[in-house]
Amino acid sequence: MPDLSNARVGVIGGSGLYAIPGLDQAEELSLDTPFGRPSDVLRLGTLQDMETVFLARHGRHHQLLPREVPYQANIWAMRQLNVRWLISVSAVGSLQEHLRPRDMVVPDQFIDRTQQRPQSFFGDGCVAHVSLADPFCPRLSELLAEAAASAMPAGHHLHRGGTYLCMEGPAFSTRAESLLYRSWGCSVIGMTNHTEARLAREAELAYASLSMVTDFDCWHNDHDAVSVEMVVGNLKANAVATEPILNRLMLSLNEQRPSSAAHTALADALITAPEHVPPKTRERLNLFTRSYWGSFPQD
Ligand SMILES: CSC[C@H]1O[C@H](OP(=O)(O)O)[C@H](O)[C@@H]1O
Ligand SMILES: Nc1ncnc2[nH]cnc12
Repeated sequence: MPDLSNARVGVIGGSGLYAIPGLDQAEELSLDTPFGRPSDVLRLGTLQDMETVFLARHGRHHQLLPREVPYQANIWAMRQLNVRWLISVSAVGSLQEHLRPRDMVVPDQFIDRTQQRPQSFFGDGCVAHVSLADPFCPRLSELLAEAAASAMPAGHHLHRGGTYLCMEGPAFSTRAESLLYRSWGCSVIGMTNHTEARLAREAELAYASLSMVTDFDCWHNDHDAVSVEMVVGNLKANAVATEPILNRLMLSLNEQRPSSAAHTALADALITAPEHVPPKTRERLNLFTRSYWGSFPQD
């Protein structure tokens, strides 16, 4: 198990969350990575004494489509900054009657319908197959749900568990698709979290999502089909609720620093023997593989 005593928490803010006002003494870091530049600068500061790194997923002015988000660079940068717990704050549509706009969901499963995303950090002569059976870290999700339940303002409701359908976008779903996803038992729909969670697992980061419901997508007879206006209106209310929840979460994370199966996800996932990995690939993956294979090039 890695040493978590100095590990940081990462927060990736999605639609509507472009900064955390209370991030004390935030320092801005402009990083380059072997996988390109992250979505924006990374803001490094403390929340409740917990070292926290914030990144706006779509850029602070929301300039990146879901498929244009540099997911690999974002996750690599987080890991480089010793982030080992990663929280996504995201806007989602509801696929179930009981999940209402302004409710919050901490999902525990995914169905992936994306087509144009990076699948992996691996390839180019290095093969790894991580487990995604439980794509969200159960312990981190539990702490996030506890924080949300105790710190969310009145008028919001929390739902633990549920399946996040990750679609390609950027257009919202057709009604037939929305009804299909409902028939599959999905809870919420968004365009980002699966890609991020899959890469976070390969980077050995524990991942959890605070999914904030902004609309009923387009399946509900009594509600208009989702529009950006609807999403943004509900997001503003939801974004205000985020900071007290994150503050509460940081208190428990700082106290518990929970280990996660995700922190050793590569232990039994790497197939290619290091001596058969091309040097360029080995160097690019060094951040993730060095605890198993030693540093490359050697220090
Ligand atoms: C602005 S509505 C669609 C957009 O919002 C969600 O983004 P994020 O997950 O980053 O909060 C959804 O996934 C879409 O990208
Ligand atoms: N209905 C919806 N579909 C996909 N992504 C969303 N983000 C917020 N609402 C959404």
